[in-house]
Amino acid sequence: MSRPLIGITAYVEPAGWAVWRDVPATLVPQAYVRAVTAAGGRAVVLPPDDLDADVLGVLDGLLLAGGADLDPGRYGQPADPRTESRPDRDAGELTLLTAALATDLPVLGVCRGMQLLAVAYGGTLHQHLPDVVGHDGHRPAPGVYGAHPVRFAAGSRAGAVMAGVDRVNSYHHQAVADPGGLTVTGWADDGVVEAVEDPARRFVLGVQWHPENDADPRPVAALVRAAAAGGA
Ligand SMILES: NCCCC(=O)O
Repeated sequence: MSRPLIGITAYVEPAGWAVWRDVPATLVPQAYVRAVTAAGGRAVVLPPDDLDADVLGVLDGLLLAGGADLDPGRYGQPADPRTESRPDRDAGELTLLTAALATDLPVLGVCRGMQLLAVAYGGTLHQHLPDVVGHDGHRPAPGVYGAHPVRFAAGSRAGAVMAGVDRVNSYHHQAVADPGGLTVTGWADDGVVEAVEDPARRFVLGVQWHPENDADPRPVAALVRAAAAGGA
């Protein structure tokens, strides 16, 4: 196969370049693109306002990128005032993900992407994690990453992908509460869900940390391998 095409979900944000300021732009952090490219894939940016099942026909894999909170209405809860949702992404991404699961396309969810996976599988989220764990170590301050120990279930996909790794970065204030139909296969030392997967599918993996920011972004490389091999 030639380089597998990996669709990366994007968001619209005001951007600045040259003399221009606050111009709405479709944005994917370059770290995702770099991680896909370094693993031998070809990155395809997926604008949030133009997502439907048709685009999946040209893709070999789907990377659900991080970002803002999901609308809690998506998992049947009223919004906590500290929830920072951006519903403009939710509808299209859920449509795309549902179609990807129906065709067994390899999927990796990162941070928000993992939370989206859990909600798509019927799960729920903790809307403000410090209320649950009693500390803010998973997002110490705006723009400041934390890090913490992690462990993975023996025999799991996450465990195989992350073999030998016992610490991950962290930047989130929400987390998976109920994984729905997914299996939890990774935990932080305080019990926060760090990885979920669907063992019944070719490759469905969600990670709460940001592998795209690591020197060795193994989950992204695993997605590209699965996409290249038709899911192996
Ligand atoms: N909820 C969106 C992903 C990041 C966070 O939990 O803060």
